Amino acid sequence: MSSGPLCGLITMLGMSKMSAGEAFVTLATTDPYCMGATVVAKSLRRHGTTRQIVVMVTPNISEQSTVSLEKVFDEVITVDVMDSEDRLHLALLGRPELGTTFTKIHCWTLTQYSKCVFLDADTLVLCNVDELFERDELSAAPDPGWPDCFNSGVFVFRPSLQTHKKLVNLALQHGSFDGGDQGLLNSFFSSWPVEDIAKHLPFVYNLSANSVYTYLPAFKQFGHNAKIVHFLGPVKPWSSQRLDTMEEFVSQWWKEYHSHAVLPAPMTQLSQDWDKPEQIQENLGRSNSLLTHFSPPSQKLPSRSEPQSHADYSAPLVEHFESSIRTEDEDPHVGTGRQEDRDGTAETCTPLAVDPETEQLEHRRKWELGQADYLGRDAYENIQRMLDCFLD
Ligand SMILES: O=c1ccn([C@@H]2O[C@H](COP(=O)(O)OP(=O)(O)O[C@H]3O[C@H](CO)[C@@H](O)[C@H](O)[C@H]3O)[C@@H](O)[C@H]2O)c(=O)[nH]1
Ligand SMILES: [Mn+2]
Repeated sequence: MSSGPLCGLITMLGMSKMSAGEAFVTLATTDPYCMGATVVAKSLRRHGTTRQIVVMVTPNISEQSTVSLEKVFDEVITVDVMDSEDRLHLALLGRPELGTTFTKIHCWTLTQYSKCVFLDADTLVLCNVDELFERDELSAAPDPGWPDCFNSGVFVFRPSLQTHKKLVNLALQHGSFDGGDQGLLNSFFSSWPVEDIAKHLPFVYNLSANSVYTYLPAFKQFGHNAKIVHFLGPVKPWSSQRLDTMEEFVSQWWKEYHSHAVLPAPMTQLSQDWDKPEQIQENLGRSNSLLTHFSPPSQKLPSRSEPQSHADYSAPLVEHFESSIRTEDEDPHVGTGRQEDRDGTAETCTPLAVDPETEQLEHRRKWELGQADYLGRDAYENIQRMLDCFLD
């Protein structure tokens, strides 16, 4: 993204009023995870981050993925694969594929930055979260499974070769109690649960699907404040199996995946659509409204934006999505599907990337099955409004 003299100059100009030494960092060691990383970058840009956006990749990823990443990231940095090869603990965790997440700890080698926020490639940013840089190492949100451990999908850290070396040594000597980076990092930053409450990020910075299952009333109460969604667990938005929770977020993920990247702040001068602060602000303001459309987890109906086969990720599958999803991408304002009423006050949300007819049929079927969307479309206020219109 920052290649070429013009981009370099623009980036430098922009940096005078930004924090040059801070970056969001993610990781992708396979092509499917590159899809996730792309969404991390695009969603950060959409919400106007002033920080650099960096991805660490391993040498095995395809040329095509590298080219795609270069379009949306400021830096694509190749690192070596680091694998815990801890089959026993990973089997206990039920996630044999997570050994390579040890590669994540290479983020401490990015010493060109003074402070960073790591985001897993399976996260989706819903609003500007630059305030995370006000926190210190190691700040993270509790893990929903064991809240005395932090979840390593979102964390604030300070790059340091010394810390990196200590982490590698700990990994070599003791491994990780869960076979992945999260166990290792929790052993290293072991005072996290008791030491400093400022290092406990609010849960809305790392909202995971299984929390919706386990504590739906809390989600109803606080979910509209969500800032970062984490598709934690073996099923990802880009994989073929269905995610039964957070259907709207999965749609949002696909929408972001297919959208055109929003240019970084200083480069918006080059863009017709994104050059006015109020337009950016308008888009920022739209993000959280999506949550009002969350549907409870009992729904099992097929979603257009997900594959129905049980085959794993494959190129043809992606092609299928690309052709099946309506491309409203040309318009940067469609990101959240919000509609405006007659006096210009935005008041309702519509799910993303779903054509109205299909959506209406699905809605009707769900309603008839007793699966009303009480938090969104079928909320009391909306029904009241419809009745009022009808009676008028
Ligand atoms: O084959 C892989 C697997 C993982 N990753 C990266 O590592 C991250 C973690 O893997 P993920 O599948 O997202 O793990 P989670 O389902 O989120 O599981 C939990 O457990 C992992 C292992 O400890 C931690 O890394 C996670 O942060 C934690 O949320 C991903 O987001 C990617 O950035 C890859 O690049 N390639
Ligand atoms: Mn994750």
